[in-house]
Amino acid sequence: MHTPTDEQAHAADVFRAGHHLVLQAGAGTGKTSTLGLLAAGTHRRGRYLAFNKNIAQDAAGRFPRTVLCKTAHATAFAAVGHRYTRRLNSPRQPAWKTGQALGITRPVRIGAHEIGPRALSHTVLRTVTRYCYSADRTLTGHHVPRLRGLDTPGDHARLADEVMPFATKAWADLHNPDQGVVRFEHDHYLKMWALTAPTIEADFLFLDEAQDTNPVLEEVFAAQRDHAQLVMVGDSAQAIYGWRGARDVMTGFDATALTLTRSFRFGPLIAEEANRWLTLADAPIRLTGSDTIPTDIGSLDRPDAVLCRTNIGAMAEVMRLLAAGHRVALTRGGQQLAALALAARDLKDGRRTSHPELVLFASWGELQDYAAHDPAGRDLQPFVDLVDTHGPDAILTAVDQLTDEQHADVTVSTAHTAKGREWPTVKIADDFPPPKDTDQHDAQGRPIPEPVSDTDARLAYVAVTRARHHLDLGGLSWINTHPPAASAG
Ligand SMILES: Nc1ncnc2c1ncn2[C@@H]1O[C@H](COP(=O)(O)OP(=O)(O)OP(=O)(O)O)[C@@H](O)[C@H]1O
Repeated sequence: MHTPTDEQAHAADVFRAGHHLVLQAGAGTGKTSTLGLLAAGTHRRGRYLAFNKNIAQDAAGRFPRTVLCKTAHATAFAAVGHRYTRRLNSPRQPAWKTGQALGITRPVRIGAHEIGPRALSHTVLRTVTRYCYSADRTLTGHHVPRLRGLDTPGDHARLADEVMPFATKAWADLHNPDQGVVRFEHDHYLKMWALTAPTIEADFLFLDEAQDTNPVLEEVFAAQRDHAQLVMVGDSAQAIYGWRGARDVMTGFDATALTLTRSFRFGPLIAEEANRWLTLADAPIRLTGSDTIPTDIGSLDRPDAVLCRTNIGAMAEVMRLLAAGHRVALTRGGQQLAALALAARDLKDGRRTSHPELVLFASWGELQDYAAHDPAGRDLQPFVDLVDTHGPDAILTAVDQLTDEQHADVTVSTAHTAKGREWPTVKIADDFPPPKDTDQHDAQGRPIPEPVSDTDARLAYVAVTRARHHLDLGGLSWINTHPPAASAG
């Protein structure tokens, strides 16, 4: 173990004193090392709830034996999920088949739209999933997701009326351990476990990546506070799943708040870049870099990774890099995009698509119109542009040409998927737009832009802190001339 920083040593002291803790740990500040330090200072029994299985395994090798390292799902599996083993590995089947088995056989008409059995079936399954992520005790209409094209409250309420009987039936179906028609998934037993108000037997609990904890797990964790010392560790400024809007789990948690701000990932120049976004995100921490790590900011011709805001931006970047003759990897592969491209092909050929996002559109023209003119569809514009520029087939071909990360010259990733990752050199892609101009002007007559939103600032913070040695600000360079940043600097 390295000599702990003052902040790390302080965290260990406060932990020893028995307080519940919320530890705001910036990118690269040694979260796991610090939790290890906390655990090493006591003989009490602990539990580490990890974000995923790999992190749990890695942590198990780094913590003393007194700490049991598991994911929340593994904990729920041991308590409840194991009863459903027979159903867990059942084959995948299209949602419409599941819908049919639940009794969804006829289309329904809502406003100007006809919702077919496929769309209805998807919506029923997504309703159950959204309930499973929530801390709610009962499944109700507000778990029904919004459907693109059904954007008025009245239409949505009508949809909820149609969906709820089937969603209730689906949730009941999932409770049969032997057989059923709905595919049983891991989030289903996690919810069932949470509904039993479980006690996690331990003297202290560590919750990692706490900022992105969904409400169902948050509730279980917080409910242990009377018998266990609770430690949340994470980085509010990296909260990018938005389970509960702007306030993340950590900010609202009742505990002694401590920080880890010395980053061992990069030098001071990247820490400065990170701090610009932390300021804009109104985050509770600012980072200090390590002087011993050489770091540079400036343009890069051959970055190890290119980070994009959206999946569509990532695909545009992949196509540009492939055309330039590079071997390209896309984190999480290209399946999602291939599915969208197939949907685009169907629509262009005059067929409806079963893609859950686009089921309500009868033609490509209708989708183009929605993306161009409907405020709810604006986020689809880059996808429409991508298809209109390259055609669905070129996108499908590009997906086929992707290689894995080990064999690639460059890895393209969304900033979301890059969470927890780091590369020596990173370039930010062009799809991080600056805030729009307001109709006000400064003394020189230049338009004053809107402030940077919290969400955009957090995502930019995640993106710039993936670099260890060299960062090319690329599509985020507008920050250099954005007025509040200029005056803060
Ligand atoms: N006090 C310290 N002095 C020097 N290096 C440290 C110290 N604490 C942690 N580190 C180093 O920082 C790096 C990151 O630490 P660690 O693996 O604990 O972080 P993590 O859990 O991956 O999360 P994150 O990097 O996001 O903080 C490691 O290389 C670790 O050795």
